[in-house]
Amino acid sequence: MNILVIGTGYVGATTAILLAKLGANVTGLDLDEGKIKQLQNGVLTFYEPGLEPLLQEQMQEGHLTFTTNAMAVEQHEIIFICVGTPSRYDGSTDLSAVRKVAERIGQQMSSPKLVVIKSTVPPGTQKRVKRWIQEKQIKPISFDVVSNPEFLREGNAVYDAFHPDRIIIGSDTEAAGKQVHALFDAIECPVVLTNPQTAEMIKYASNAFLAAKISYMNELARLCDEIEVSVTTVAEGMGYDPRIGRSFLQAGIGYGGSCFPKDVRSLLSLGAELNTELGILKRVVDVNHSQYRYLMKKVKRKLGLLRGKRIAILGLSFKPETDDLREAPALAVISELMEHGALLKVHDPVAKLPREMQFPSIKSFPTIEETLLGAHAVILCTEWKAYVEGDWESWRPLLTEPYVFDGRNVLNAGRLKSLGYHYEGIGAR
Ligand SMILES: NC(=O)C1=CN([C@@H]2O[C@H](COP(=O)(O)OP(=O)(O)OC[C@H]3O[C@@H](n4cnc5c(N)ncnc54)[C@H](O)[C@@H]3O)[C@@H](O)[C@H]2O)C=CC1
Ligand SMILES: O=C(O)[C@H]1O[C@H](OP(=O)(O)OP(=O)(O)OC[C@H]2O[C@@H](n3ccc(=O)[nH]c3=O)[C@H](O)[C@@H]2O)[C@H](O)[C@@H](O)[C@@H]1O
Repeated sequence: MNILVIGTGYVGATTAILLAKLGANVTGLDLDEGKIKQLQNGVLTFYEPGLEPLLQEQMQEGHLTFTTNAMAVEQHEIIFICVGTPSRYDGSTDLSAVRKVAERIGQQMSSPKLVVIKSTVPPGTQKRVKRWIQEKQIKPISFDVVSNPEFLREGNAVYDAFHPDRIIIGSDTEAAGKQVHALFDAIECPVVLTNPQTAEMIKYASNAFLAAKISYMNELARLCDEIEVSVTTVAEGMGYDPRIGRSFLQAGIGYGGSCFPKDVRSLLSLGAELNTELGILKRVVDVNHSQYRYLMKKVKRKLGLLRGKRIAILGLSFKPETDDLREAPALAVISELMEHGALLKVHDPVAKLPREMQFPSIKSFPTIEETLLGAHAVILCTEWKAYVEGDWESWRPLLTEPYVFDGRNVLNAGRLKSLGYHYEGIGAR
């Protein structure tokens, strides 16, 4: 089975490696030459624990190659679309990369194809992809377009790829649905076979629900602060109820990343387009936008004027175990602190400060100790293990002032207080 995976970012690279491991001959195609060169050398273009050895293994075994040659469409029966689907300025989804790929498939098609959309695309997109392919065909050749949304989490991509909670397949025809199902035969998990529009909706509904869970807890965390209750204990107590579940109840400075923010915006945009009020989701976004500001208020209340204050930022990435900075709350915190004239010292185990944030008033340090040295306050933005399990006792004398603001509610408040820190979380105590 020859499979072409178009787009070799987080999802494309992981999908290509998974399909190769499951026994297919896979080619990864991307228009980014630098990315492809790196992949051809067996090196991932992003940080993802455990993925690179699998990449190298599959390349060595001859199951996986990479190319920038768009003519590759011709030589593959199955084509996965894994290109980006970012937000447009109005929150709707920019499908231009998907469209380009679809049109290219149409132009190059000389034999029947099965096209699988893995990118997250708004309900109704499968129909449009079919049309875009058809419009560019030189002569009519039969093809199918199946929706097969991806649910992996960055930082857990290997586990999630091989042990998904479910596989969703949205197809117009039973045969094409079965063909996609067969590709994942070796994976044991529930499979939902449905129509494409439903499959597309399942993806958005899932991400938006998880985002809603987080915003719900974040809003409650503010109330918990007022009534001097620990939102972490509240979440623990709630989580024992299987109807609620334990996951995604962690309050903090809000969700970020390349998906929750854009996918919630996309769903809201679809609702607006169809005159359907999605009031809960609007509030989910509002809470998320104001959540880092809520932490900033605490910082200002304690430190007073921020001008000239040295503030240590622990963590840049939108969550641990990734170097992804897309919509990372840490960047919003940094921007606000800079506006107030603070001097920033930042650390992240893997993520690098983006070029547009490289100013003289903000410095990156290779070690946590150097970052903390002389700081008037510490703000933890990402719960990397190195911070959660850090040696806060030996770090205490490094600080000029002992203020710790825990944007992820992951530090042991009692212990920090006993070490002489002033600790504030978000509804945590
Ligand atoms: N990052 C994640 O954890 C998840 C992402 N998704 C969805 O998967 C899709 C891809 O996301 P990521 O992998 O994060 O994006 P990404 O930005 O890391 O990768 C997209 C890749 O597509 C390439 N590309 C763009 N246009 C192309 C074209 N015409 N031909 C060939 N290559 C092209 C880009 O150069 C880039 O390498 C998005 O729709 C996203 O919402 C779904 C689940 C998880
Ligand atoms: O569509 C996508 O791209 C993916 O989006 C999320 O995965 P990801 O963005 O990698 O990361 P999550 O672990 O879901 O975390 C997202 C954000 O929520 C925050 N979060 C998460 C959980 C929680 O309890 N509280 C909380 O603030 C995290 O810090 C992070 O900023 C989903 O979990 C995946 O299932 C989905 O495939």
